[in-house]
Amino acid sequence: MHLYGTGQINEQGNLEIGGCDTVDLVKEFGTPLYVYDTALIKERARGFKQTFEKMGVKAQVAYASKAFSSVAIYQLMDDEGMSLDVVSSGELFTAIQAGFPAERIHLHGNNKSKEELSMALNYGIGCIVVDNFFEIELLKEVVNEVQMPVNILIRVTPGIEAHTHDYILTGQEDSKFGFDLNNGQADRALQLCLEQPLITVLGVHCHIGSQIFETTGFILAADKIVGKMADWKKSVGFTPTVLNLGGGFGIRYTEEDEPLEPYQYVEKIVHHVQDVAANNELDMPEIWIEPGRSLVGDAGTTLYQVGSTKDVPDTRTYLAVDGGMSDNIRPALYDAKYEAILANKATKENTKTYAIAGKCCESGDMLIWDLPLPEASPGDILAVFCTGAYGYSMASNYNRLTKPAVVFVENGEARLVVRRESLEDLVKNDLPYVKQSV
Ligand SMILES: Cc1ncc(COP(=O)(O)O)c(C=O)c1O
Ligand SMILES: N[C@@H](CCCC[NH3+])C(=O)O
Repeated sequence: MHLYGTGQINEQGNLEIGGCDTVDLVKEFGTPLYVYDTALIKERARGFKQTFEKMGVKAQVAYASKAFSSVAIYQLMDDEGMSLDVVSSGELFTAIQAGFPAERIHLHGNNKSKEELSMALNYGIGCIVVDNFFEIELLKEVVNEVQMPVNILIRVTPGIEAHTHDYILTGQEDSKFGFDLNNGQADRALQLCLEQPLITVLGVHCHIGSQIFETTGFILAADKIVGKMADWKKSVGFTPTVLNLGGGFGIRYTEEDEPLEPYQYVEKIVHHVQDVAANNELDMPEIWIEPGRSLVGDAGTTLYQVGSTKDVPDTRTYLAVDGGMSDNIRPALYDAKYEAILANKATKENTKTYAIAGKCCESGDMLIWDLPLPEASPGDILAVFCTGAYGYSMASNYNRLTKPAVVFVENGEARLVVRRESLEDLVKNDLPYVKQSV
């Protein structure tokens, strides 16, 4: 059994996270329940941030909040001195409601609306990551209408796509994001932005993929972008001062995953950029990164209650829980793998293998196909580990299931940070059918 962060098995044989017995958490908050180990989130945030500080490199570590967006997580990240990556007016609004300083927020998106751009400007956002030519036109209109300056990064596709362990040089053809670095698009984008007096180009952004366990891809991307920066210095006399290498730092979901520690990713990337910048006679740029999953992923555990079982003789035993693809779409969407235990029988020997099913009306609503567990009974608590990233944020109301509650646990205290949706919440935006008169 692999436990994460403050996770441990207590004297009652129950799983404890942040000093809170998960059996008690279920009694207090119900199931399904997302439980976040905030000490682990802070450790990760500090791992990234302090490494830059120790290395004396100017940096911003922006939490990619698509991984888990809520008022409380934004406040925690603010407290840790993080910056924030948002991709929609919804994430931006949540951040502002949370009191997150607008100057440390970066707005992403491949199809930002004019309203989203105006909203960002009006809030005084720190930076907009410009993605395409249509957006440059919209942004020009908006800055001229409101007569406000804006800082931007130009998002490029450096032609490197990271597929978990291997790196494939793809050229640009297959990405909906950013300007191609190799076919003149990025140069044209830079030119258009430099012509605008209210637009300040801070630098260049790229994001090569997610759940990456090595630094090779980041290093290849940095090489290409720093090379381009050197070209721009010569050709247009402009040197960007920010290099944003995106997110994608991997975490351990199962024993097959072997991620690096935050400091290892940062040290390797920084040393390499220092070398290539020096080789290209450029000043060291500020390094920005955008970790999402690696800040919150393994800090999150979902607690479910076990319900029905079904035996398919000589094949498998299905064990159903009171959630499923509505609170964790990743197994159905990506065939993602998870580990889990019975939180109230954590010291019992595993004698069975169960297929963990959700309660949605889909045969594909399976959370884990082959899970070794002790003999399970209705009312047992299943704890699925590593659900902190892209769990709650991708949750849906499929089959009109209500979205679970979220609690933060630390030092024996549990704090509710997102209320469980109620049945009333489900119908609050519905309007009645009114028969049309003929
Ligand atoms: C632009 C950008 N930045 C950061 C991230 C965060 O990625 P991860 O959660 O893998 O760290 C993503 C998502 O993949 C992204 O698209
Ligand atoms: N949602 C994905 C990753 C996409 C990251 C956003 N660009 C996941 O659950 O792994």
